[in-house]
Amino acid sequence: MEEMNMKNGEEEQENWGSRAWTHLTELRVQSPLIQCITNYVSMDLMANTLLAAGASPAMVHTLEELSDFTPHIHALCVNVGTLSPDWVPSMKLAAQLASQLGKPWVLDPVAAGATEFRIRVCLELVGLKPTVIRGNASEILALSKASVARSSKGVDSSHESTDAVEAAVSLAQASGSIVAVSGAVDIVTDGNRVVGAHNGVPMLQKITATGCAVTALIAAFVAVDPSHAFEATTSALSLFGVAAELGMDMAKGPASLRMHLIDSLYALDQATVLQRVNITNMLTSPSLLDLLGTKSGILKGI
Ligand SMILES: Nc1ncnc2c1ncn2[C@@H]1O[C@H](COP(=O)(O)OP(=O)(O)O)[C@@H](O)[C@H]1O
Ligand SMILES: Cc1ncsc1CCOP(=O)(O)O
Ligand SMILES: [Mg+2]
Repeated sequence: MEEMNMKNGEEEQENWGSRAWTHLTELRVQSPLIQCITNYVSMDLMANTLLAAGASPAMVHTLEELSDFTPHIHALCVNVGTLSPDWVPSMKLAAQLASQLGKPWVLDPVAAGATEFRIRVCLELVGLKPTVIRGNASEILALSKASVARSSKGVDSSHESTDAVEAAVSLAQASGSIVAVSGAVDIVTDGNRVVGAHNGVPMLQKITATGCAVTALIAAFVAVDPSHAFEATTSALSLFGVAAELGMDMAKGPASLRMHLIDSLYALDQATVLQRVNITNMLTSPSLLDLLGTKSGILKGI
């Protein structure tokens, strides 16, 4: 029995690895156009991450340009990191246009629980049905409770991703979005399935905007496989982590990791991807899913 479980585990790893490689290959071939409405801190790293992976980034956020520009994109990334009221109409219109045009869009609810204004705007954006929501554990907990957090550390998390599994499942069930919680283990759920991507290095937390960058990468992966957003999200998180692991072998600290991360993402090859992707099922028990399901009324208002 134990042997059979091990064999199933190995096969599962192989499947995730080859799926991630297929996603990356498609991304390099298709080079999808990714519109990013994002914070000032993240613009450079986000654009360079997308370019290194093979996508084509465009930081276009002015309301006046959206009706011309958004119809041509392959996916949209909305990030509230340096939020101000004058950006909100653009975020909402771009999300609405993307949805109407059948294009995936991804929300990064940066520091969602830090202020009343942020949580309100984030919940309104969740109401516009993002394909994927990716946040750190504190952000996903705040969104799922729909309230500001007493122990907010701003853009950084004060929780482990594993503390937010139930919140993520709840949020996914209430919103209809795929929900990803980043951390030492990146958790991805569609409200029924829960998987964990175990790649990455702790020093990613010492580089600003790595969370923002991986959210944009998710948008690019979902752009090339929109009918499998759960799998594409998991591939993106895992491969960003693999690139960080490779980069860490050459880095002396956060600044050189940033550089080697981008180089490693650009150079990823099939053998490395198949060998390094580490994704496992987090929840396989139907009764546990049922239990989580009964608590999913928290976000009914969305
Ligand atoms: N302890 C850790 N070990 C490995 N990778 C991590 C760790 N913490 C965060 N990461 C990775 O860093 C990236 C950014 O995640 P995170 O720091 O949670 O987001 P944010 O910057 O939005 O708070 C993700 O790719 C995540 O997998
Ligand atoms: C420091 C900072 N302040 C506002 S947005 C931002 C960047 C946050 O990036 P990340 O969420 O990826 O750490
Ligand atoms: Mg973040």
